[in-house]
Amino acid sequence: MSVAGTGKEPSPQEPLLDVRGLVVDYAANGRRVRALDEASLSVPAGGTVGVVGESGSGKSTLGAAVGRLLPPSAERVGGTVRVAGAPVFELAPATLRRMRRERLGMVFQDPVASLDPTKRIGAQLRLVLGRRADKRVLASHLERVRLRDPREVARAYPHQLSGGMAQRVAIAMAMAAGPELLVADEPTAALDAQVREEVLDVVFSLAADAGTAIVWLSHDLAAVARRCARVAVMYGGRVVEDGPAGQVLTRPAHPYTAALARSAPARAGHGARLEPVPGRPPTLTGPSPGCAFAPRCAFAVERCDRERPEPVRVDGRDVLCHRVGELPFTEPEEVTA
Ligand SMILES: Nc1ncnc2c1ncn2[C@@H]1O[C@H](COP(=O)(O)OP(=O)(O)OP(=O)(O)O)[C@@H](O)[C@H]1O
Repeated sequence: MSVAGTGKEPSPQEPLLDVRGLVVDYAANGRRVRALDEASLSVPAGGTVGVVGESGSGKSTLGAAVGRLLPPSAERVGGTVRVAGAPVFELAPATLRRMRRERLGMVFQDPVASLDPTKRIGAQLRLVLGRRADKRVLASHLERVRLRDPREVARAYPHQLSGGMAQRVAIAMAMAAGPELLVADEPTAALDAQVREEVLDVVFSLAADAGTAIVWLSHDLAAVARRCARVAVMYGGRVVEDGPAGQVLTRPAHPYTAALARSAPARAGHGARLEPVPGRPPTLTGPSPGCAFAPRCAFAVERCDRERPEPVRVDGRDVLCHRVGELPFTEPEEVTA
């Protein structure tokens, strides 16, 4: 969609993934939590988009909504999700299953949880590839994720694999059917640094070879910006800045992105919680009346508390900030290391 003031026409080509104004609530213990508060994201075929934000910003909810895999306590209150033009929340069950099987791959932080503990890896892979996949075909899929001894891995049960191996298996399964879109929800968060880089190499090179688009959900802005062409920054259930990765990282336009860039995890130390700015992210119970970041924002003015910002296009990005363009952010240091 063209954004006010830019005069740019929408691309005639339909995006592969188009999330618009998505609103999702969870109902827990008689309380409502608004996890997505009109989140929008669009991903072209073959594109790589990193979605970053603090814990609770809505990344996992957005990722799950792409496959209509929200838990029963979640309710889509509004908005749409389209994959290759198909409205995911309107599809009949059989069409939805086919869409997931043929177009979508998903990987999660805990690979063992996504594998069946009672079945050997080869048998699980065969469920994706079809019963006719012989040992050689199974091994070739496991080789593609750079697993050594693929035949032995095919004979193993999930609990016999290390975390890094299990994650490679989960990736092999997610990529086996040649999906058009891979949604990866922090799949490397539990891995040590070296294994993490190896797994990232595997995913991004497999996806590039297959023309698979990636939506990579992560806390780590700098790591995501190194791998993805575009970065979408989430806060309070909305995408607050969305643009080319290098620009978003080095010349953030939203005050929250600037804070996130300054607090690269490399500085926080392993396992540390990121605390980009004083205060905590909001837990919304309904629509945010203004900008959800305003209470923590050093640049907030009165308007920010009462008026919801709409996307403004600046410098190649879409930014949700009333003061965009006025704010002089210096280049964050050390984040590209
Ligand atoms: N099953 C659930 N029941 C109730 N509230 C939930 C549930 N899952 C998520 N939420 C709430 O929805 C909001 C968004 O959570 P979500 O997990 O999507 O964010 P996230 O950015 O992925 O966080 P994390 O990085 O910690 O996974 C948070 O306020 C969270 O507490």
